[in-house]
Amino acid sequence: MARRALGPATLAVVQAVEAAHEGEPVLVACSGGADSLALAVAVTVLASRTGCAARAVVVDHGLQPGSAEHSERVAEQVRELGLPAEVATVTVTAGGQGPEAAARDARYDALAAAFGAGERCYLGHTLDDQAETVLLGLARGSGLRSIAGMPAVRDRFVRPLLGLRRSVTRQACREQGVSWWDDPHNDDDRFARVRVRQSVLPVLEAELGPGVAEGLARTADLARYDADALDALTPTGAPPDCTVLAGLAPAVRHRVLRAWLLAQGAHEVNQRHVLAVAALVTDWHGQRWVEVPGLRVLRRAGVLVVEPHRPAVADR
Ligand SMILES: Nc1ncnc2c1ncn2[C@@H]1O[C@H](COP(=O)(O)OP(=O)(O)OP(=O)(O)O)[C@@H](O)[C@H]1O
Repeated sequence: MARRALGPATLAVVQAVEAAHEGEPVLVACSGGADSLALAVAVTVLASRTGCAARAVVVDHGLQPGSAEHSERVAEQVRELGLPAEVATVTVTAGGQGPEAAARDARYDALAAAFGAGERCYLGHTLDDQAETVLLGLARGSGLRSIAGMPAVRDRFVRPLLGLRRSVTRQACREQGVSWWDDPHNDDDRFARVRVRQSVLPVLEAELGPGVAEGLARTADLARYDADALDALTPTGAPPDCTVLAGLAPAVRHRVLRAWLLAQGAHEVNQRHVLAVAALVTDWHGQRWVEVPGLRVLRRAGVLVVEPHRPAVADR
């Protein structure tokens, strides 16, 4: 497609992509939404300016009728922008997790399987996605790591647009005459994220003034620094001795207990489980046991021990 002159929003997206690029070949993960299409536009500009190799992949989760045709249309749209594009079809198998999480896992597996030599995969998450993630993590009460949101780089995955508002990617698409697809899930208010996007964040911005989303995104960065530091301070393989555990700072004790519970075979450990087990250490008054999925945790002679635990059918 003959490229239009770059308007201010497109330029902002191009600058963000150029700042993230380290000279590597780029694989754009494109859903057909405004964010990843604006990303694809910016990567074509990057490729023409630097000569780096670039291509795109569209993942077909196969969850809706017509998803194959939809994915092929998105791939064709990306080709028209000037990037080679292919569709990767995945089979989503829901395990113990919900369908959204299963689709996300299958998508990241497919993207990782698509990597060519030296490639990094660029994802279109924006500052708005980050702000929503922080609010959801805060409300869940699941600790610093969930407030820490998404890192800009993890392994070979890169999120160049984390510093840009979603309104900028939409404006960039308009500037370039690119029409995007709005995933109906993004308007389905049965999802907490959609309610945060449509109701909570706009109210916060109206009541607290501009800069709320940016503040939430900055909170994610600061929380991530702290969470990384605390993880690094956490001893591994610490004994479940209650005197030793009681001597640790709570933030470190909780991390030790979480890692220990997982090593003992717990199926899932959330902060409520960790706090209940921590009470066996710091608030001991002869409790019988604490149940964590797959385990019972007991305190015996000042030491934590586990027993395998499958709830009776009536308890499930
Ligand atoms: N089906 C898919 N195929 C390829 N990449 C995807 C797909 N779904 C999501 N992604 C990648 O993950 C990012 C975030 O996903 P999310 O579900 O928040 O996006 P979206 O709202 O569907 O689309 P967009 O972020 O492009 O507006 C996307 O920007 C894109 O890079």
